Amino acid sequence: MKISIVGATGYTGAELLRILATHPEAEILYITSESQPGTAINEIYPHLTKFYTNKLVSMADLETIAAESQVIFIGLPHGHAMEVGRKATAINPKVKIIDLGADYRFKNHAVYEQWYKLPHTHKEAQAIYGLTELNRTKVKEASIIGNPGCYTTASILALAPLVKEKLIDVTSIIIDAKSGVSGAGRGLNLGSHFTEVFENIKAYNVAGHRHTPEIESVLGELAGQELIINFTPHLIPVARGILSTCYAKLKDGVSAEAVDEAYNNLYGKEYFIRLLGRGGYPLTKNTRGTNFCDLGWHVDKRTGRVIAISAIDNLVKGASGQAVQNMNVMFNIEEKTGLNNAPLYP
Ligand SMILES: NC(=O)C1=CN([C@@H]2O[C@H](COP(=O)(O)OP(=O)(O)OC[C@H]3O[C@@H](n4cnc5c(N)ncnc54)[C@H](OP(=O)(O)O)[C@@H]3O)[C@@H](O)[C@H]2O)C=CC1
Ligand SMILES: CC(=O)N[C@@H](CCC(=O)OP(=O)(O)O)C(=O)O
Repeated sequence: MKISIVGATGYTGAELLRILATHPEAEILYITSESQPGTAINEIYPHLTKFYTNKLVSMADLETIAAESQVIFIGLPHGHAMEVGRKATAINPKVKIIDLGADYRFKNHAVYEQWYKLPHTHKEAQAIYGLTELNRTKVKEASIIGNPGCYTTASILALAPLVKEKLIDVTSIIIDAKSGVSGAGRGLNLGSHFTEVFENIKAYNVAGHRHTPEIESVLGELAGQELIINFTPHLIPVARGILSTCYAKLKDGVSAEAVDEAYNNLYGKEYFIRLLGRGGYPLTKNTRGTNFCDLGWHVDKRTGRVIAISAIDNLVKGASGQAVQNMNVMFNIEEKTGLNNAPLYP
């Protein structure tokens, strides 16, 4: 598989390279950077030494990159990927695009434009939302994948069985999620300084985080009706990991056993979803460096609420791991290929 990565110097780009280093079908053709073209990737990321000596090229070489690649992963800030996708598919209509950012995640471009405050410039793209477990059949046929956000992957996976089986009042959903600092990317900013983050926990973008409409549109589609949610993200002092705690009111008469059944029905055969069952407590550490999503759920008879908890590694199942999972599905490669490592623990 001839693979290029546009935006390879970011955390998701580096994580793609780490995962693909042991993927038996992967051949890395081109990796790009606008700030450091000509530099070898292992100078920027010494942990990749012995795996790669590839030199970074600029996106100005897109003509060559698109013509020679079978798949291009894009790890750029939102707003930049749609231009790369538009140009690359014009150069080579056969090339598959997997964008790790938000540009291809929305069917309704007006929602993207409203939340991201940018005009969408590749509206004709037939992009597929790449939450693999929920969309595998469409991913298989896709040319362009909008890979889901990290918080959204964790939150949608936790809530999907309840919404799909119509067990909850979909107007009652509240999501409280926590992310490690790598979720903010490698760029420097005050909010992710060691002294600001260490021994600290903060909520941010309350009632306005851009993952809100992504979760709403995917869950709304599963529910067969429009819905709105409360989503509150928090920054916590770890490098990797997301824990998403999701609350919803159970409909009258829904038993705890019906909730168990909903999770088992949807995910019982899914390798990357590890069901810890009713009463289970997922830990971010148990998923570290892996493509697993650990899920546990609790039924609070006193309040009539169900509380679903999910844990993922934001850089793996929340980004680059799921992107490789989607690539495997698109190219008919066994889905676990390159992704079947055990977590690093403790
Ligand atoms: N970090 C995470 O956990 C997750 C991230 N994502 C999404 O994936 C994408 C990449 O994220 P991440 O790797 O964390 O980000 P980083 O900030 O770590 O890296 C960003 C990359 O984009 C390049 N870049 C930055 N600005 C520009 C620009 N103006 N023009 C062209 N290239 C630019 C940088 O390259 P250089 O400076 O070398 O030119 C770098 O390779 C984002 O859309 C992010 O939202 C999705 C899920 C999870
Ligand atoms: C900790 C942290 O800052 N996380 C990021 C989410 C990363 C992500 O998945 O963002 P995209 O939807 O842009 O791909 C944030 O809250 O903006």
